[in-house]
Amino acid sequence: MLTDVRTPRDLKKMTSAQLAELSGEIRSFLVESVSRTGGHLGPNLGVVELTLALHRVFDSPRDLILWDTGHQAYVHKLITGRQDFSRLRKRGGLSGYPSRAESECDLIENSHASTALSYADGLAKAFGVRRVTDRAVVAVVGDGALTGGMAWEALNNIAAGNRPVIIVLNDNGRSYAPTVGGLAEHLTALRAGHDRENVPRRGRHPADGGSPAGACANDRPGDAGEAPEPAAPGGVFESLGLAYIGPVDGHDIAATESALHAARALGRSVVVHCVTRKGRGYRHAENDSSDHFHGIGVIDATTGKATTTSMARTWTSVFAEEMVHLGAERPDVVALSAAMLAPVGLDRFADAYPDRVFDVGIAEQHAATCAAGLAAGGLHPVVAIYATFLNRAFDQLLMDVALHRAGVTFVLDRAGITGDDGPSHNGMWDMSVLQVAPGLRLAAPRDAAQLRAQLREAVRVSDAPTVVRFPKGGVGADIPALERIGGVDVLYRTGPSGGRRDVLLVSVGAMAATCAEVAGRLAARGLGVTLVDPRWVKPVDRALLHLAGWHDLVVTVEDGARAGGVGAALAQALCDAGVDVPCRAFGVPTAFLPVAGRAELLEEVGLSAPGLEGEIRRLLTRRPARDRGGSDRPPLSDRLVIS
Ligand SMILES: Cc1ncc(C[n+]2csc(CCOP(=O)(O)OP(=O)(O)O)c2C)c(N)n1
Ligand SMILES: CC(=O)[C@@H](O)[C@H](O)COP(=O)(O)O
Ligand SMILES: [Mg+2]
Repeated sequence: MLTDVRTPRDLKKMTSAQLAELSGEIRSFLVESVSRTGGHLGPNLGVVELTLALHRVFDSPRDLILWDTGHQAYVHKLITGRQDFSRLRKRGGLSGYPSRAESECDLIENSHASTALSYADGLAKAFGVRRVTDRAVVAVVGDGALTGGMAWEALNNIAAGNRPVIIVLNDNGRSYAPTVGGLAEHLTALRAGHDRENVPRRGRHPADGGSPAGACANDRPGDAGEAPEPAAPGGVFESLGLAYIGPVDGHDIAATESALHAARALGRSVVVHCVTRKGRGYRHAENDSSDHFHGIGVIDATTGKATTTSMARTWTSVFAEEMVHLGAERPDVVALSAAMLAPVGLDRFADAYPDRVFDVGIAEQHAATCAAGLAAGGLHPVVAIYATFLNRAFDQLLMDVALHRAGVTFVLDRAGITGDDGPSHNGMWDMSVLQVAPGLRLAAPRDAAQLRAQLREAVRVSDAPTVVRFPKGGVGADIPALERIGGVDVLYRTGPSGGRRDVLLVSVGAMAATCAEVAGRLAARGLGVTLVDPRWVKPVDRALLHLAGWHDLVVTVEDGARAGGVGAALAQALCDAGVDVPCRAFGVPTAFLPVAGRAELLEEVGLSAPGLEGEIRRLLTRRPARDRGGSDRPPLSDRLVIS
């Protein structure tokens, strides 16, 4: 049946029996395909019936169906003409998120959560201004995404707007883990309100085997606390002025369709509260206690087990381990996560110090300013988030942390190119945007030993924000230093000692392994190379300025935006110091990168060893003739002040 579905219109003539059969086929397809490619299996298994109901009631693309975060749009793709999932999240294959290039049924490509309601408010307003009255605006938002502040900014406006927005709340009680906070409790009460007779003792969300009438998603199993008072029907949503329909069993197509038809007929903004189960229909996902297979790698579909159990250390695991040690030594160190405790490696710290870890929900802005509060309260907070998600908390970092000289440490995992999660997931902007934060210190460790060391150095700073950033995935062998000059580690040098050398190769963070290979290649061609790792890339270390004066060319290599990045800051510092040496920064271009693997993209943007070697040799052939034997030390202004 699935292959016969070419467009959503093909759904409209199906009987309920056919729809049930189609749901089963889709689930089998998702399990078989996503277990081969990896991807967001759990979230998509949870929206099979909901998606079919949406596309039977509304006419996409005429009616707009928006997916918040977008990781749960696989079923939407299957029924809008995209059924080749063989290269999901790979170059040339389907993106793991909606993509306008793939279909006119897609709109939001940004995988950052909590944005769909703002898009919907804007679209509704636009239809109002243009007097468009025959196109529905529908936004699907998860309970997790609803913990994001932007969602409430949008709700505030939608409630006051005069054009209807249909908000489909996909409430599976989880982000990765059970969704936290007052909202999760409120949604439980709303679910409980659905069935007043047997409001359950504080049990678990249906996703975790609790009763369907609704139980507290984030209770520990067996917690026999007081049953939540059922909320007034509609709860906070009706209090805001929105209509409320539900809670509805989001796995019952007929019931969901009926709720959606009612919502459409209302002619005003409404929340349709659908209760679903992440991982529904695949027992390994449903029974998975950590995240219900939120995002998986390649697994054996029969056993649900990963097919490759790589024992290699990951950057995240090194951070996780060091945090536990720090927690023992520093009782003032606390940790914050934005609904990603395990993915960022704070789960072990949470197990060891449950009272010193705070999951704030998908709320990075709140995390940053809450951390400023924690610092003002005498603690040293470590905010662990993915680098790309720091973008939305930049003002809080700048004004609530840096302006107040608060000792907050931001640990940015997935920094640099991540690749398969698409353009909005690359952690490529942090080292550029953070350059303008006065007093902020930015570390980019090159290996596990430096991650441990620099994390410790960071949490020792109590009067300024510190940032430690590292990429996704495995971390290689430690790269020892020959010596340390100032704060700069010299990793490799060849060519005449005491005299000028051809190139100072400044490696930023995890690019050290690549740069070591480049240095070796250049040396093999008889070029004089000094390879250094500045460790703390902001502020610029004065030792770099001294070293630069002894080389014909300064090259910086960073897995981050080239524009305004570390290389740009170094070039500016050299210029300010009157050190006249040609500079070249290699980094990620100012572009949204296509979906592809990290290694593929690094090569494509010129950050692979062969590419770098070729470019550096080309630059050296263009250098002006110099007095190569002179021992003239470069003038170095002693007026140099580095912010
Ligand atoms: C701003 C932001 N922070 C964190 C994430 C990482 N993330 C992706 S999906 C997800 C959980 C989303 O939960 P929910 O909205 O309930 O959707 P579900 O997966 O349950 O369908 C998170 C935290 C993100 N995409 N955007
Ligand atoms: C949708 C989202 O933001 C996350 O689930 C992301 O896909 C996780 O990426 P990692 O696989 O790098 O943890
Ligand atoms: Mg959820």
